[in-house]
Amino acid sequence: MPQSTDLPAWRTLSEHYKTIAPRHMRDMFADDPGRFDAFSVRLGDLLFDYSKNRITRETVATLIRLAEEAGLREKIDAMFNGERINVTENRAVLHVALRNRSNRPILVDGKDVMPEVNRVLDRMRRFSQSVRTGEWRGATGKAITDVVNIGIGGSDLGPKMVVKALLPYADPRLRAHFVSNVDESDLVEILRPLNPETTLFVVASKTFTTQETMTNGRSARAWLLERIQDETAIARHFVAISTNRSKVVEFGIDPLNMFEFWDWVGGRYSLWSAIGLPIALSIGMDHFEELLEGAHFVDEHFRTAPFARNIPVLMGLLGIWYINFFGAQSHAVLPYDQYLEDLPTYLQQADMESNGKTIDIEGRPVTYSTGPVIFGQPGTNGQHAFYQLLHQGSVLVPCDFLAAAESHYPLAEHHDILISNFLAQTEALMRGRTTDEARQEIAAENLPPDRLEALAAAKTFPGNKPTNSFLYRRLDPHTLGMLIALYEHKIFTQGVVWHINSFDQMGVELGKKLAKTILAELPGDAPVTSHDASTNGLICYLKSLR
Ligand SMILES: O=P(O)(O)OC[C@H]1O[C@](O)(CO)[C@@H](O)[C@@H]1O
Repeated sequence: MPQSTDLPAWRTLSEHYKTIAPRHMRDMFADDPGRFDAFSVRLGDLLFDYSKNRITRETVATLIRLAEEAGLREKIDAMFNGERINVTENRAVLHVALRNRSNRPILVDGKDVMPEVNRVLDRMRRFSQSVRTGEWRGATGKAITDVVNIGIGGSDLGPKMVVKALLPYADPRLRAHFVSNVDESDLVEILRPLNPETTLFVVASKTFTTQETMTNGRSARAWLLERIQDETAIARHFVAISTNRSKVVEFGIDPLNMFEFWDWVGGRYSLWSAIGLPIALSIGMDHFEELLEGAHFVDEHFRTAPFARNIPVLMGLLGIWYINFFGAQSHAVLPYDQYLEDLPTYLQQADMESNGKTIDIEGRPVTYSTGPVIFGQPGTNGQHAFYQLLHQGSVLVPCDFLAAAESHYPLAEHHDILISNFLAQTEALMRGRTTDEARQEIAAENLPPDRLEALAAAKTFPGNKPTNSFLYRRLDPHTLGMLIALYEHKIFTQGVVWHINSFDQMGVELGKKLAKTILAELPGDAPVTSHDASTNGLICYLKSLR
């Protein structure tokens, strides 16, 4: 397979870029009254408007050719058909099976995975119902009031983001908490107000070997046993979610209290599996299944819609346009929806752990940029923090804006103010403000000419900054499932065009390994000399402080 840069469409895009780079989106809108209709897609209630991008119809057509030449159609089919597309780990990639509400058989090595998927969903339903109704009792006979999920990365970020996003659907009698950091402050602060008799721990780890999760899990168990001095209490207060049964047993959790998933579920794609148990506990299994349905709806769209109307494909290709032709290195996710506060953090792992790679699928170093730095926070907060750089900084940051038409809790003018800011920001980023317009705005101030010119220059906004807008009716479980799946498939699309394996994460291993060596060196006063001078110096100084 040639490198992506050798594909004919890539070369065409390099030439095409030269004709687009000097053009301003203001003019593109002025020249083409059909721009919004041409560059927006409706999917259910969701509108994806990508007209505020530095593109023409020719750009989109050529980007689609690039996807075709990169074999995206075949790769989508390979994923949905259970082929082992995670080549370094020799695994299928089937988070789509977890939300396959059609129940169409999906085979891995000739075996349909759907019966197993449905069996675990049934177990999640029964368990979450029994906890939510109070039928499940703690060791001293009391109903559960607090669920503490102990996990990290994909075993934390997805459920945490979704639980927060769907708080309006949560049972207020059952509070969900998330402990991830091995820094004891995380666990200590969360446990401080909790009553062990009414607390349920969910230890979530695909591998059940992750240092942070195992350490937190052991400390949580000690906390419980210090207060309820009865080993049998573990069975009423600890459940495990994992692919690794023997490690769960070794940890001391009854396999009857284990919810399993499979090696074909990547950690950062696992919230749809038993890893979503805290979600089901919080919002109930019916709502959890609506989340799955939303994702399945997008899966079908991704699998079947022509690329020109395929939202995740377009999202991915637009990202490639900016990263590989305009030199963008970051991408902002800006939800004008407080419930999506954790979405940017969730997408940091989903995107950066998937596409932060420089070796292609055939083991060759890539000669082009790949995954961007993902960041963001809810509007309007971000406006008062980092938007200055988005508008007038020296780097190009493509942005996604997301908002619901309706609030869960309408309150005076709040929602309209929020939405007006969403719309104003995308308009301002696109239009900018010319120096002439800036001059006119300050003309009344009667400044001396040199001051006026300097101020007008400072108040000039170049504009021409690309944004995608996502508008939906309200953030319900179905819509949230759709949004997450759109981003998952965007990441997939980009990985295919970049010809990298989006489904391993070798880059996290070296640090883990070195930390083990250093951990053994930390006790005692003996000077450490086995590392570079900086690492030795830091270890020795740390020892001197203790
Ligand atoms: O679920 P586990 O096995 O504890 O892994 C947690 C996280 O650690 C990672 O492997 C990275 O260190 C992620 O990919 C994963 O989501």
